[in-house]
Amino acid sequence: MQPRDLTQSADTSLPFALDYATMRQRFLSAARAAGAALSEHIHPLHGPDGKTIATDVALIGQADAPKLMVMISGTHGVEGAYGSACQTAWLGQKANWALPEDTAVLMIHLINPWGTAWSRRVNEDNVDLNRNFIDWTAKPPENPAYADLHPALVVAAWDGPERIAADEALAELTKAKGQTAVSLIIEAGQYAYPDGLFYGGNSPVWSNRVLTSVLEDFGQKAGQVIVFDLHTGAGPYGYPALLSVSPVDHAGLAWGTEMFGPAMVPVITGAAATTNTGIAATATGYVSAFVRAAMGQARVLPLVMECGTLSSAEMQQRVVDDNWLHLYGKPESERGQRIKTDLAHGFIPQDASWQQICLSTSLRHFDTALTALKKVEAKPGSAAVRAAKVEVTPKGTPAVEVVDLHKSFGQLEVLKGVNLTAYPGQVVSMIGSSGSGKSTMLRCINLLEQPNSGRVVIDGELVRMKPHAKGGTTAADPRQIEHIRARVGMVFQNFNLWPHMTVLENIIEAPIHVLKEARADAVEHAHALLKKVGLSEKHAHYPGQLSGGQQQRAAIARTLAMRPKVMLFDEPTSALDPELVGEVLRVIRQLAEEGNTMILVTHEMQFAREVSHKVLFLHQGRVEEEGTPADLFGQPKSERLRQFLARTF
Ligand SMILES: Nc1ncnc2c1ncn2[C@@H]1O[C@H](COP(=O)(O)OP(=O)(O)OP(=O)(O)O)[C@@H](O)[C@H]1O
Repeated sequence: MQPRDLTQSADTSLPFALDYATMRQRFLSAARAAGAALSEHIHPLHGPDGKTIATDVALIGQADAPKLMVMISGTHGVEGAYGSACQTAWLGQKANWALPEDTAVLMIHLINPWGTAWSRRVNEDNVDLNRNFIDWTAKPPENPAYADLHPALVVAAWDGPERIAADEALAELTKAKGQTAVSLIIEAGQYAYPDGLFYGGNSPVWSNRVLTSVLEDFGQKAGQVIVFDLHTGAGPYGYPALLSVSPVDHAGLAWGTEMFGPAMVPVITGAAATTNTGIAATATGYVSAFVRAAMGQARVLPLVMECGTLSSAEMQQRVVDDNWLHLYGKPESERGQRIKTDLAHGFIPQDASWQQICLSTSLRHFDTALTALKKVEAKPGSAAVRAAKVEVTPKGTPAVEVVDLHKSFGQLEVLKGVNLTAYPGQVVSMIGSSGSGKSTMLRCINLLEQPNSGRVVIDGELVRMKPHAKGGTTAADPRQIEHIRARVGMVFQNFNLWPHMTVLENIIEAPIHVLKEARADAVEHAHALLKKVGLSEKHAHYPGQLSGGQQQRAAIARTLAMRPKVMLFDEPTSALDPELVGEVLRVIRQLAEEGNTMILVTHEMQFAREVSHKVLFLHQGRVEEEGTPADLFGQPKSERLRQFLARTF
């Protein structure tokens, strides 16, 4: 298929409408005909015609269905015509209206309605929504290479000497680095130039907040989720690609491969990652990463449909011109109109065969996904327990059970009868002032400290204790301690890596010597874990050659190498410089999403609130208050907890 003249005016006989009002009207009537439950999120600003704009949400099926397929359109505003047409066409197929009781489809129509209505790739704040879903509790990522490009990309003059100089500077940089490298730098996103390209913003934008609230409303009950984010403008013309974008390997990816085979291309993003798919593997803040985090209770397969149009250099030019128009030009002028049309037709070619192939390929992928989703057997326990995250009472054998634990150091009674239960897949956080006994509690679970009395049960196995000659207790059977320690992984504040061993050697040491794994297997597993924590390239480094954040991620990989039943984290970020905290929290969040059982001692309150199923507030060696994050942080009962939260938040 050859690109047609994309600058001709919109053709109304084509399947994709280009104006916001038509897209919305078609979508709403298809959704009503399909019997969908509709809700709308009105945007605070108007469209160019002065009319209301909104993100519409349509649900077919039950809101609490254990299986959910989600389709999101218009992340990059101007591309919304494609996703909207796909959603409308899917709703128009009567065969889709009757879903099995355990399956639902959620359509999020034009998540960036301002960008769609005003034909801009960005939102009302010049923010690229697909760079805005970063962890805003951490410092935004830096993209220093963008600083060199910015003055050549954002120029007040359309022509004349200033523009010529900027164009020459850009040509020089492109010659020196190559077009691909320049595109990658730009598309990686940046958080420092609000008037620049691929700007990720400085906080969650309106569309981010809407998507968050929609997934809070509809995405918390499902255990099996497939999400399509529908894009155009990257990759080869007329070859709609199916990608799964993620910063880490995860269970959803294997599920996607099972479903689509080689038709689905996984893209693992990271600082130095590359891909030949046309999308930026170095970017952060993708919707795909967010949907997994937002529905951490579920196995989530995030999918991106990417319908290529023009070359990346041509698309870049059209985006640069549109940015100029927005900042310095007159949209109603002839030049302004041409820039707008070029941008719109760059993202939505006015070419019937391009539109048809994008639509039919997408509908086919929706069918494949829905068929696979319907087939999934909800395994008793897995989805149910994990989907429960907070509200359902977990069942089965607890991974950890601590009953009436007492511990003294000399005269100092540090734990005064503490209880804790963590079920498989649960994240339990312990918060409290310094000295309240949190670390001691963890150390007793891992048997690094011998409790004076009480019971510790790991995965149903009672740790046998006997009275110590000097008082207190000691382990009755040292072999049992070794066996239990192998099942309870601990991540320490100060990483505790062996300084004389490389990262890889640190990771394989215990699996080889304690678990008796074959070296080749241990090495293979170690590489997979290093990939998971984003340290593939550091395997041969010594700890002293790594930053604190990297050392802690290596320490997490080392703990995971033992395939622990439960992981204990003892203030894993408190020895880190603030800018390194985020990278470690992201890894821990990922582990939480993957259903690892974890007990976490942390001073990162916002993080504890987000990832935990249960939170314990310790005060002077007792559990003063215990409950869901919503209860503990939202409605603290005890005055001490209220004061503690007031001091720490
Ligand atoms: N090995 C030890 N010998 C003597 N006292 C100890 C020992 N370990 C801990 N303590 C004391 O026990 C009390 C509780 O310490 P712990 O480290 O469990 O508290 P924490 O809640 O984790 O505090 P932080 O948040 O500061 O780490 C403190 O008063 C501490 O000094």
